[in-house]
Amino acid sequence: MPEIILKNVTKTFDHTNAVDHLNLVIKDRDFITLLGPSGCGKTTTLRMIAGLETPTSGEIIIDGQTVFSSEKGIDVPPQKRNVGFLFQNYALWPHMTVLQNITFGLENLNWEKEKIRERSSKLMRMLQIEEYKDRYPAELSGGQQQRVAIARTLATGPRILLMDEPLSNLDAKLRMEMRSELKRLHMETDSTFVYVTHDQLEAMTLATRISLMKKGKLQQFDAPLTVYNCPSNAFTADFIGNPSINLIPVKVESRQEQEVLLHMGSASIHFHALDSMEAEKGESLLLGIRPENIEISDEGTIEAKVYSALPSGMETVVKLDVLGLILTAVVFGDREFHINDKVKIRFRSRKNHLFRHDEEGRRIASGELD
Ligand SMILES: Nc1ncnc2c1ncn2[C@@H]1O[C@H](COP(=O)(O)OP(=O)(O)OP(=O)(O)O)[C@@H](O)[C@H]1O
Repeated sequence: MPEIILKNVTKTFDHTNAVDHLNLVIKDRDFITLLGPSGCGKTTTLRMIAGLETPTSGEIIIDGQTVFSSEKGIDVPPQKRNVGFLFQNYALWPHMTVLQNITFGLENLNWEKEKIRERSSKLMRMLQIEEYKDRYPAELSGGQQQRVAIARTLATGPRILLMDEPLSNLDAKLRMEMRSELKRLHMETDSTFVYVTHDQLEAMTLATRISLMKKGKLQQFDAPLTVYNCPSNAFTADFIGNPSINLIPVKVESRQEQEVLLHMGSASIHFHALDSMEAEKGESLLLGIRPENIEISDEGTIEAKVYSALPSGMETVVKLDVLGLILTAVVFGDREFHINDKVKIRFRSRKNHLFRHDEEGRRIASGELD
């Protein structure tokens, strides 16, 4: 069971915590993405799991074995952790063919010839690179090289594969293709994948669970749709989703049990919380409305003006001037909008969120608007 457990793992560089008391349990066969803005500690976390970076404190357990413990003085070297790495600059050996690149590691481990042949054939079939086996890396496209690099990493059969932005050198179309290859590969190999990315779409589409970090601290560790629908705070709500959620400063005008009247822009709006919540009269909060929850419709009751419209075929992102605020809506299909068009909007009765308007920005309620 290649479960990875991080207990209170901290890494300090120059008096700042790149990773700050991180606790994670990555389950067997999970596909975890480590996500967050530049400098939040994703790569450092991955490198500490790999054994390439020594934590300042904490404990790391892989497959039941303690591979690092500051207290017990344990630090197992990378080659003894039975993990495979795939980094952004995955340099293949240029003077070796595809086949030689894949089999080199196995020959070094003194595998039998027949076993090497079996393993390399299986991997090349799985990654659809059999026809290139005698070519040199320079004779392959970026995506083909990437697949060879994956095959080479998987050859020795690591049950844990650590990847740091492995698709970032590829163009958008290839990246999309490789994402589905990686998902299939994850299923076929029964391995545990840990994948670093700063791209929220990549994290959403690949992961079984997303670990979202900010300034070295874990913000949320949940399934992608849970992070999307139930963000733990305003930061996670804002980081996940494209276009981003609308985060609107509001003030509580009055409150009756689970219903609050919010002052928003130049108007008031009702919010019905699905559960009990803590909000006090006069309190400043942030109201989070996903762009798909703003409907432009003649049946709407709130007047708005089109500030800009960005059609992309399948959908149009429409920026609206509403009650003196600029809000983003998404309209599916091929409706046309023009700048300064007068429209009406209403909020869909789906989940909207209220967050504290402070540094932590904790979600205090989810509910409906009218
Ligand atoms: N060897 C080092 N020496 C000093 N500071 C470092 C070192 N490695 C990382 N850091 C700092 O630690 C923090 C976390 O870096 P890390 O590379 O883990 O971030 P990241 O989330 O992977 O960022 P990116 O998406 O930009 O790669 C950053 O502030 C970085 O400057």
